[in-house]
Amino acid sequence: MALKGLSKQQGHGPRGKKAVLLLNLGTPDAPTPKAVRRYLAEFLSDPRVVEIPKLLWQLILHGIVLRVRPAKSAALYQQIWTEQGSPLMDISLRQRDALRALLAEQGSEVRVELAMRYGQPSVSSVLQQLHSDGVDAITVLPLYPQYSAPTTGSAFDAVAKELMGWRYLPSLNFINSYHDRPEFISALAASIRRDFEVNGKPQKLVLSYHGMPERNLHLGDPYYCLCLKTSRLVAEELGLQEGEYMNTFQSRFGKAKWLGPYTDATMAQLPTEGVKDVAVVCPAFSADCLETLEEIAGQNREIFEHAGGERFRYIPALNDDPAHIDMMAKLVAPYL
Ligand SMILES: C=CC1=C(C)c2cc3[nH]c(cc4nc(cc5[nH]c(cc1n2)c(C)c5CCC(=O)O)C(CCC(=O)O)=C4C)c(C)c3C=C
Ligand SMILES: [Fe+2]
Ligand SMILES: [Fe+2]
Repeated sequence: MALKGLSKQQGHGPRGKKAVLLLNLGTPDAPTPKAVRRYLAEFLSDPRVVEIPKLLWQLILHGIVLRVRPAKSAALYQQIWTEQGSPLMDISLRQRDALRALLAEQGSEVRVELAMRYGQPSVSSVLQQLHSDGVDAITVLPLYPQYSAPTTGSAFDAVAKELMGWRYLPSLNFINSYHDRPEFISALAASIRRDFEVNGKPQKLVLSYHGMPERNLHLGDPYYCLCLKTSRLVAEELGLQEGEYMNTFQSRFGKAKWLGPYTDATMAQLPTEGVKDVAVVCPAFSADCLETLEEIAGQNREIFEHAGGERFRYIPALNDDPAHIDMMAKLVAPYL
């Protein structure tokens, strides 16, 4: 059997160049039902993302989900779309450019590329390009601070799936989590502190993480525990006492029980308990996206205010904050 995806160059063996591959989730090409459908079809067909028997899920996915959700999601994407396109893509490209510039400034000759797990630029196209350019040592940095199987695990699958057919394999490093790395915690704490300096300390800081079915936790996924650890370390660095902050989980999908407490239910509840001034930060997102800009800064703000909340502010993701880019450089430094 012929090996898959072999270009002529793949026979040439080592040529000593190194690369860093930043990986994120991906986003639709356009805020239209058609483009969102294409994106969701790829995303939601990933067995790491939806863990129910394949045949049953394919029936539900194609019979219901992909008929209804693309139009609804496209309307939400339209609310956050800018002249630069999807915020997740725009910010990811800026992160790549900033890391390139920083590593070059530090005297490193390493290549820095961006790939997306779903959609473009695909993991396989970027890996093939690196190979044909003579790169034979790759450090993969999935931009998910807390390891989870649906995100980090799936990013690894995409890399492994492409490399499976290669005759000559590059050296590989894979950074699986950075939820408790001091550089990550201090970048996050500094961005929260900046908000507190401008807007005052809120009654409560809500750390809202992307959710996951609770079942995954019981099956051994460490994500929930890693999220709580990030929060504890950030709270320690900010000197917050218990009661001054809390963890919630957002972006539920489907009818199963997900990790809780749910962010939206919490936003409806807090004002009834006398908490009328909150700041929300989303430490599972390395870049702002639909789930932060529309769901948190949009929907959850409305829920909070509707329930009697008076001050709501969303603290942006670390995006291309220099401390964030510096953290990335430190994470990959041992491998360059
Ligand atoms: C269906 C199950 C899902 C799991 C499990 C899940 C986990 C998970 N996701 C992120 C980060 C992001 N998710 C984003 C969007 C998004 N997520 C799901 C579903 C699951 N995510 C869907 C269906 C969507 C698409 C949007 C929609 O139709 O509602 C995004 C934003 C993408 C964008 O284009 O802006 C990010 C980022 C994490 C960290 C995570 C961890 C458990
Ligand atoms: Fe998600
Ligand atoms: Fe959402």
